[in-house]
Amino acid sequence: MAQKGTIHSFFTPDPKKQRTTTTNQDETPTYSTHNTYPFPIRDLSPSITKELASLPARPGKPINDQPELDLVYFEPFIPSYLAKDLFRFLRSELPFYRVEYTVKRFGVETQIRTPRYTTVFGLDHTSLFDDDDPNIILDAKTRTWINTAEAYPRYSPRPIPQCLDALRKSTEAAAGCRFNFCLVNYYASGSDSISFHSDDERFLGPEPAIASFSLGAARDFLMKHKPAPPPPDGQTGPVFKQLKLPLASGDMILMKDKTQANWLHSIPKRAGKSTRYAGGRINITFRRAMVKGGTDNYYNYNVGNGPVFRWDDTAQEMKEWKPPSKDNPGPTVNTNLKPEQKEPDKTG
Ligand SMILES: O=C(O)CCC(=O)C(=O)O
Ligand SMILES: [Fe+2]
Repeated sequence: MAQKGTIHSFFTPDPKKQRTTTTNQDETPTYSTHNTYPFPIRDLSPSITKELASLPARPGKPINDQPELDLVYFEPFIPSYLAKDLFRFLRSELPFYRVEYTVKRFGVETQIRTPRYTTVFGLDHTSLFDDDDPNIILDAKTRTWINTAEAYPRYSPRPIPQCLDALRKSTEAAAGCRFNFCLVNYYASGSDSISFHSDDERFLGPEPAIASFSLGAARDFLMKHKPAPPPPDGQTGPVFKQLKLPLASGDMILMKDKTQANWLHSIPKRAGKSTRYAGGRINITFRRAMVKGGTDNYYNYNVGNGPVFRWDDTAQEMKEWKPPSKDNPGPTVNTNLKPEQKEPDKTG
């Protein structure tokens, strides 16, 4: 999937740094490409890829001192010099979306604008991308070609690009579980947030494991138990304490076993003047969707049908990204704009 490109190396050397992730300036960057990507997505350099494979930086600590709570907290998983570079790399290189959707509340259709940028890559357990041509999708059991337009009529699945797949592999080894989806949130400031929810959709199967990374600005991660049914007469029910984990760049929380079924989590807004929470934050979650409905759900709520946004380093903010045109030729790298279904070679 990697392809040679023409722009310069992303990382520039900083002589003050003791440890640096800078690679040889002569190293030609490579790109992950796919019919569904709005633009090629740059790969991590071989040296950073190798560093990711050697993580976690510290062993995880269990947090399981409350009923049905099962967390492993890696503080950090990615050391800070590497987390800083990875944050800047992913913010620049990934396509993002600001998804809008409608929900029915008290019988009234309400328009929701997701209060953060999102993006997603992956494919559920029933299907696979063909190793030789990831634009082709195979049935996971029979390894035969499936018609993507029929199997996934609303959104064409996108393979996890190399820059996130390297972290997925390292996370799988540390967590001892498999992931087929990678969701990324970008919180542009303390005004972006995610409200209390649990990732307990049926398409994840029972007791799903979810690995959740923080890069960039610090934010509080709150957890509270779901409302418990009232205890039988005369008995006292368990008392649950709310948790507040001040997540720093490079930290990872693995949520597992009964956690999603019983606990809610959120990243509340931090819109005050405090500089503690200032600046952008990236969250990456790795998950495992078991059925096709999971693929459709993830693309619907994290990609949608709106415009693509890309980080603008001059403006220091996300800007709507437009495909290159005659008037605006765009970058020199080859873009792959039209999502189209390719039929495999019948003889092959
Ligand atoms: O940003 C975070 O740390 C949490 C994100 C999250 O809960 C989600 O995407 O489901
Ligand atoms: Fe979540």
